[in-house]
Formats: sequence, structure tokens, C-alpha cells
Amino acid sequence: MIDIKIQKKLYGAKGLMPLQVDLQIQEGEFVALSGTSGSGKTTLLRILAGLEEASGEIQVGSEIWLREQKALPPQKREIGFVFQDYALFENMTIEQNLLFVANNTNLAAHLLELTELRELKNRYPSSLSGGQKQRVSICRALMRKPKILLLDEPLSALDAAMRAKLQNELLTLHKEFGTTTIMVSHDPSEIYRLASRVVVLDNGSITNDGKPTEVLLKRQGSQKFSFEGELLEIKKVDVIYIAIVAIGQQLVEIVISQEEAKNLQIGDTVNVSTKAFNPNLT
Ligand SMILES: Nc1ncnc2c1ncn2[C@@H]1O[C@H](COP(=O)(O)OP(=O)(O)OP(=O)(O)O)[C@@H](O)[C@H]1O
Repeated sequence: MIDIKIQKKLYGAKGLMPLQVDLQIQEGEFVALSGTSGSGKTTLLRILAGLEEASGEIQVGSEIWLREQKALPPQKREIGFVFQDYALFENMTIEQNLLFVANNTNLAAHLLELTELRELKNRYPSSLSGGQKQRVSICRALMRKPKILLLDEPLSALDAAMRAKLQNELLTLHKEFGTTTIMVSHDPSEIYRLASRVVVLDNGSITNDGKPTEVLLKRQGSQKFSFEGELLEIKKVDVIYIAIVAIGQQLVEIVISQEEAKNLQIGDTVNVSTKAFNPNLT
């Protein structure tokens, strides 16, 4: 288990904003970290990686990473970190980028195979697309066989099709390696696809923590509006069909008919409209 109880004074756009996090994560979990801009998500990842100071405690299994101002240095924490920018070594081939981290040719070959990069292993980063570079960054982070994989909006610079492809690869890698993963993401469909749990950070504190459907589903309010969304899933519950649709930053559940369920495909862009009255404006 990973036990995080940390505090740090941050200075945000509106002045002092204490970051105060008490979070327990089970081994192998895939946790999405969500929340408004400036709420402290990146800082929390950097504290976990040992790149930033904080007070409190971090315990990973039986190892103490932080206690009473004594911090294990970053290189001793078994962490893989992937940022939005790829940070690859430009003067090394793809394979060399991986082997630089750990001299394990079998693991490098296996990771490159899983992410369809095998053919590109002798190329240099400059000749790769953004999606390919980000795959290399993810493989490189896994070369250390980290205890925790930290992903800071790793896919946000990619287009929708490439994002979906890399989401599938992240899922495959997570199934294969079972690495405990914390991923900053704002994208509800990405969170829904990848994470088993979502933690929402707001102004330095956790304001919500639960399964993606519980946290992201819009359960309140009704609007006389029409929204365009992406159909993520159709569930059959007893005799009814429920469509899960990503609209903007939220997931909504919509009861649909059997006929509609038959005609719709996962990934379809759908229009959701409601004729309800008495909308709330907050
Ligand atoms: N070392 C520090 N000392 C004091 N304040 C800091 C420090 N590092 C970051 N901050 C401030 O803390 C706030 C949170 O920053 P952080 O980058 O963690 O937010 P975030 O949730 O990742 O935002 P975004 O989604 O925009 O990337 C910011 O206002 C930032 O200026």
C-alpha cells in the first residue's frame, strides 16, 4: 500500500493555498488525479517523486520515502515519471533511450513490441511523431520496473485518435505489469477508460474520491438543452438499457430503448437533449 499524508504551503493565484493530502492507494490501482487548474496536482506528483519538499509522511510498502523532513532522494524512489512533453535523449536511438535507464534488452524488446515500436527502435526521436515519442517515454518509464508510475497529462498534446490508441496501450501495459499508476487527467472519457478510481483535488484538498462513474456522472439538475457527446458504453440493467455518454467534462447516464441500443455504436457522437423544466443555475 502507498500511504500519503503530506502538507505543503503553496502560493496560488489567490494567495496562500495549503496543499493537504491524505491518500491511501492500493498496489496495482490505476488512479486518475483530476481537478481545476492550479489545484496542486503536478505538485503532488513532484512531491511523490522526491522532486519537491513537503512535510508529512510517504510510505510505499515497507519503505519510508518521507518522514520528519527526512526524504529518500528521487533516484532511490522506484518511480517512473512521464510528462506532457517527451523529454527523450535526442542523440540516442529509441532503443538506446530505453537501455540508458536499465540495461535489459529483453524488457526493452518486449515493451517496444507491446507499443508497436519495434520497427522504429533504431530511429532517433526527431524523426518520430508526437504519439510515437510519448510511447517511447512511457516505455522508458517502465524500464525501471517502477513501484509507482506517475503520468502528468501524458496524452493531452495528442489528437483524439492518437489519444485513444495510447489509452489502449496504457491499459495493455497496466494489465501486463500491474504497476500502481497515478495519472493527472481532465478528460472524463480517458478517466473512464483507464482508471478504477478518481481523486479530485480542489484548492489543495481532496474534495471527491471514488469510482469514475460515481464521481463524474452528472446526477443532478435538468436542462432544456442539447449537448453533443461521445457514447462510451451501453449497459443492460435488468430490462433497461443505459448509455454512458461523455459530455464536456462530465459523464451522463441516459436510459435508452432497446431499438436505440441496437442502432448505436460505442464511439458514436450522439446528441443528448432533454425537455425537463426548472433548470438550476449555480
Ligand atoms: N514550490 C512551490 N511553492 C509555492 N507555490 C507553488 C510551488 N509549486 C507550485 N506552486 C503553486 O501551487 C499552485 C498549484 O500548482 P500545480 O502546478 O501543482 O497545479 P496543477 O493542479 O497541476 O495545475 P494545472 O492543471 O494547471 O497543471 C500554483 O498556483 C503554483 O503557482
